[in-house]
Parts: sequence; structure tokens; C-alpha cells
Amino acid sequence: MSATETQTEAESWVHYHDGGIPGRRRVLRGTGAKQTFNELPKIDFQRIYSDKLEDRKELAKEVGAACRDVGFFYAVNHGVDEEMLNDTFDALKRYFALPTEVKMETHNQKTAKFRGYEAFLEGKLDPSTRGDLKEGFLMGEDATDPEQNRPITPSTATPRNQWPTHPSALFWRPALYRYYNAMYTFSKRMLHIFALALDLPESHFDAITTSPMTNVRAVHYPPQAPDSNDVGIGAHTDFCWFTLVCQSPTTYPALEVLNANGIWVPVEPAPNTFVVNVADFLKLVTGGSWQSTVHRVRNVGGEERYSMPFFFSPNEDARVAVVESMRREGGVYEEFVVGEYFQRRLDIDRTTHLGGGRRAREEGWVLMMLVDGGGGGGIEKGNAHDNARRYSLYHKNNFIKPLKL
Ligand SMILES: O=C(O)CCC(=O)C(=O)O
Ligand SMILES: [Fe+2]
Repeated sequence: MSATETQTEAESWVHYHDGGIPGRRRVLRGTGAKQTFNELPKIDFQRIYSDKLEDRKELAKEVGAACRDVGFFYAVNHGVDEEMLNDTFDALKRYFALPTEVKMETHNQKTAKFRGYEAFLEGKLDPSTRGDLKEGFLMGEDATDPEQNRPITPSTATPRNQWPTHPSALFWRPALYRYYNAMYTFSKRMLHIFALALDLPESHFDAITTSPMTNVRAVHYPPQAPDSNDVGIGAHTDFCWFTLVCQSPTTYPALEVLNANGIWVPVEPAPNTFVVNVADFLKLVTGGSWQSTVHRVRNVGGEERYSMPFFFSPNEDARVAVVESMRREGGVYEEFVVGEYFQRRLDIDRTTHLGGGRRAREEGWVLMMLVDGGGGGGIEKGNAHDNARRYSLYHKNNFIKPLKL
């Protein structure tokens, strides 16, 4: 049993953090157990490239069910070049093997958007741990990087990414850009499938994703002792629109997804597949009927592990709200600005080591009940601390008001 799980005679709870805010879920077994998932659905994505709308709609139906019931699925036959994906993993191995001083040239604390190198234990998604046992490198949308081929307007003229300049590290930028551009293109198609899954026209989200917020985080998880309290990445939900994860093939699964019974479901690495998950924004705009499911990484199989999540969100200045068809009568729905919400969540992450959770609350960030979505998360009535009731973090001045249930 890990440090994030506690046991008393009568009950056991699993603890996690959602937007920097602690939550817990009762572990349910036997007759008390709920209907929930015990594995991730595998969805064949060949149909994403079909010329026939019926094929894409059929795919969207499966995707919608997975988003509602699990919040996670495997995308198989995604069509993104396998050799390029393998080459990118090789580049990750090479990059993280570089001397620390080469990597620290681009330390992420030097940028407002947290871009660049993150050293071991600097991330701390679960404050009950000593920090995440991982190192990473974050890059993302940046109109000043010519690889992105975007018009530079005054508002986007400031560089966001940092790239190493040491000769031994020059391979890194082109390697990461090959991956970034391929995932970007795939994500745009994926967005059409999400729109269809919500019974919206395929192009519904196009207007708010003309220059989307996107990130690749390359991550290296060293092997951790199986009996330690460490985590590779602490239990959390993602704060983007959706995430695509490529994970390196380890024999023992390291990524784990929390089901409604408080059981960590392992996500086996499957060759040439993406693990796709709904994140907080998509949960938000679906009024909570799609799950942004809690997950974590514990790399206890004795192997080095590498992963490269691609995070996708709408344009920074996009104003979004719950889609019309998912609104409930009597609910209060306000628009919020994607970039503002995103930056605050980044700031909270950045300051976690410095008491970020408390500071966030002092600054007016509050935990609010979003909606009692069923499916993967389930509903746990009667316990105000239980995050299974689907709370989320919003700023009291700017964003969504609590929904009346
Ligand atoms: O490494 C992984 O498989 C997942 C990482 C993750 O959850 C994240 O970066 O948000
Ligand atoms: Fe994540």
C-alpha cells in the first residue's frame, strides 16, 4: 500500500489532488462496489481518416462512450508515423542522459510559461509526497519559433519556449518539433471526433482552436523502489482540453487510472498506441458528463520509463462555456477565458513547493462542485470532502459559478 492510501479497520481511502486541491475516494470492494471500468477501452482510429462521415460518426460514438464512462481510452491505428515516434523516444533517452548543467541552461523557472527543463523532485502534484520522481522538458505554442509557421502579431511576439544551445543538445529541438507537429495535426482531427461525439457539427470547435494552446512534455521516470512512498507523478487530473500520451514500452505498467471504486487500474503500454484522456476543460464544457479522470505514475518495474504527453487546449483568448445541449435547467453557466484559467493553474503548480495550495486559496481560488457526473467517477453522496462528487477549481471573480444540483 502506498503513502497515498490509508487503511483503517473499517474503511480505506485513496487520496489524490485535483487542481492542487486534495480529494479522497473511498475504496469499495465486494457488494459495495460500483459499476465502473477495470480496463481502458481500445478504439480503432483508422476511421478518423475516412472520407465517409458515417465512419467518423461511428468512431465518435465509441469515443463519446469512453469519455463518459472512463475518461481514458487507447487510440490504436492512429496513423501517426511509427518510426518518427520511435525516433522521438530515442531522442528523449539521449536528451535526459545529458549532463545536468546542459539541461539546466533551460531551467523552466526562467520562463513565465514554465517551459524548458524540470529537474527531479521539482514537480509535486501530490503535496503529501517529497515531489515527483521524474525529470521533464516542456515546450509548446510559440509564434516566434519558425517551426510553428504562425503569424507573429505583437501580442504573441514574446518567445515562450527555451531551447538548449550546447552543441551536444542541438538534436533536441528538431526531434521534439517533428513529434509536436505530428501530434498537433492529429489533435485537430481528434477535435472533430470530439465534436461529433457531442452531437455537434464536426467543425464546432474550429473557431476557438485557430491557434490553440499546446504542449509536449517529454518525461523521464527513473525506476523507483517498489516499497517506497515515491510517485513518478502524483495523482492528478490534467488541466487542458485533452491529452495524448505515448509511453515507452515497459514490462510493468507505470501509468494508473483511478476508477469509481478507488482502485488504480494499470495502463499497459501497447505498442504504437496513444493513451487519450479527457482533461478538465472538456469535462467543464460537457457540464461534467465527460470524466477528467484522476491518474498517476509509479514506475516500480525496475526499468527506465519515458513518456511524451501532448496537451491540447483552445486559443488562449477563447471564451468557453458549457455546450448548450449539456446544460441543465436552472444551472448558472458563465463563460471563462481559457488562457486565464490555464495560467492560474500553472502558477499553482509552480508554487506547490512554497505552499501553493494555501496561497491559491488566499488569492481567491475556490473548490467548487461542478456537477454530479456519473460514470467513471461515480457519485459519493453525503461527504463534503469527497472529490468523487466532482469538484473543480475556479476563480471566484472570473469564472463559472457553482451549478445548482
Ligand atoms: O507519463 C505518463 O504516462 C502520464 C503523465 C501525466 O499524467 C502528465 O504529464 O500529466
Ligand atoms: Fe496527467
